[in-house]
Amino acid sequence: MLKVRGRFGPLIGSIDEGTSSTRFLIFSANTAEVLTYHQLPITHITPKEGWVEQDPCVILQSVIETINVTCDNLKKLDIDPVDIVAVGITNQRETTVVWDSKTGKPLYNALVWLDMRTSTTVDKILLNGKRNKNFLKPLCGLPVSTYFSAVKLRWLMDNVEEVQVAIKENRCMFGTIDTWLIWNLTGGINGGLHITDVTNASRTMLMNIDTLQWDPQLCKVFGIPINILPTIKSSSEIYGYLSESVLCGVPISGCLGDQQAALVGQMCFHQGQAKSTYGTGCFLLYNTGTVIVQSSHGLLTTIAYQLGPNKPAFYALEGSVAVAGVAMQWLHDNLEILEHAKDSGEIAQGVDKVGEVSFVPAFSGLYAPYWRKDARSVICGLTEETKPAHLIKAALESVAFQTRDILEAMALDCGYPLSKLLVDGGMTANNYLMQIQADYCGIPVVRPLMTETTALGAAIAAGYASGVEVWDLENIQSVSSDVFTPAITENQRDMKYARWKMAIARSLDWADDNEEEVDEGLPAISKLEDEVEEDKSSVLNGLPGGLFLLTTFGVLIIAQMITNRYLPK
Ligand SMILES: Nc1ncnc2c1ncn2[C@@H]1O[C@H](COP(=O)(O)OP(=O)(O)O)[C@@H](O)[C@H]1O
Ligand SMILES: O=P(O)(O)OC[C@H](O)CO
Repeated sequence: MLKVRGRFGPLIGSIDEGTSSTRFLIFSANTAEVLTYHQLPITHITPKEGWVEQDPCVILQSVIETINVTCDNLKKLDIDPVDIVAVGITNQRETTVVWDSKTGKPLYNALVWLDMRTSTTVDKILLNGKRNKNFLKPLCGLPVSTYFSAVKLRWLMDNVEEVQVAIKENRCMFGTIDTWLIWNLTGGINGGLHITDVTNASRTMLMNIDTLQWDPQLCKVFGIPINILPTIKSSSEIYGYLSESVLCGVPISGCLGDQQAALVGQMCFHQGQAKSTYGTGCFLLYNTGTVIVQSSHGLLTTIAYQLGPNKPAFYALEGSVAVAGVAMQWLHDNLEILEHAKDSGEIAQGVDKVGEVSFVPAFSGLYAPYWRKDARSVICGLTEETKPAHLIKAALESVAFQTRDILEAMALDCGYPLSKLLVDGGMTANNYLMQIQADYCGIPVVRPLMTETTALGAAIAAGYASGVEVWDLENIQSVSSDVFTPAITENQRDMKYARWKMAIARSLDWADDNEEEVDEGLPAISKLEDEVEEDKSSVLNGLPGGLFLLTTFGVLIIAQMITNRYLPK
């Protein structure tokens, strides 16, 4: 075990690369408090409607800069950065990067998880509706959607000549943001590690959630060469050592997708515990222990964490909401009716009842539990009394209602409702949102005083692998919290939720997929349709259509039985 250093004990650094910003935070292992941090915003590049990109080099530079500035801040506090014994990484998931292993240069901008350009790729994989969108769920836990990395990678292979050539010449590397960062921070073209962790890998659609390995069957469906994929590691082990920034030589020993990191940071180590993180999007994860539970109500099955190479993987059911904080950004950037996101609560609180609207922010279609890429945003109930403040209020309400949608699905899958909701993330600073969340869901909302739980989760994983004794998981204590309790009647709650459901119904069937732009660029490397046709002879898909569906339903029913059998009532 590491001996206690300095007055704060060993320190752990945590890189938190979110969709909206990059942060580097320093935690004291003794107290789990944040000693200092630095944050830089990350720009979204939107070349076309529905396209969302980021520059991987900007992301990397922001990480290095936040590390360097944070270490300078530490020195100003009279703390020696030499006390940093380990670094953890947590990141926006699914966002897809391809780069050249010889030059280290990205072959294209990162395709951000919110990006919708792969709509036609999804249609091709689903044979224009002939396949059920859940046909790969038994293998990877995910529906076929624009959200996940495999379709984004497929689009890059079909449309970017540099990617095609690099694959042919065996110098193309694929990774999610964790992989891109670790490869660069551990040496890049001079021997950087090409790795990912199980939680990030479980968001690609290419990893088998049972074996925790890349699945040849899944790779075949998407036509993805397995040799461009990183090696899958656990979420907590010494992967390698930093060769960049002022922290050269410090081990990187923790890595988790940001939503899974928040689950760890909220200390949800037991089956039946759940948390919801409100950042750019909003993600509710429910720990199902070491049991794989397949949802029958639109939730994902994902890896929650694996805290060591020889430790068991824990699983989670996840409800993913694409638009949460990004709606605030839209009100600010596009409509120019909200100066600062932090003002939204106060504005909503003071709004007149007359002129109220419902707003479904389906900018990227709707994710869980609907999975409708044809949905688009709607504002319902506009009158001449409606003012900008009504829309700001409705945007906050949409986050609370989308979370209720997830809780409803979760209760159906698990057989019982959650008794409280643990929350974290940038948006939870908004007391108004937290109160309406409690009101609209009818359960207490519990917000830790230290809301940097995502970064804390990565720090816990890193400290655990580096032998920081005080972060032995058995000893870890939950942090103190604020609690928001429901303050409206059940009748009021149900009436409001019924309105929301009416608005949801109006948002569906809007984008006509046939009218969507066909992918531009170069012809496909290989014809996906042929591969999928050929694929029908495989173990998973070699059944006649009806039998295939029956098999899928059979698996779901068995999963439901397992759920009922193993999850606590
Ligand atoms: N007080 C607030 N009220 C409403 N939204 C907020 C507030 N503070 C931050 N946000 C929103 O939360 C998001 C940032 O949260 P954060 O957890 O840092 O996101 P990410 O991890 O996705 O980068 C932004 O979209 C911002 O608009
Ligand atoms: O940037 P966040 O915190 O909204 O997280 C993004 C998710 O990881 C996308 O799956």
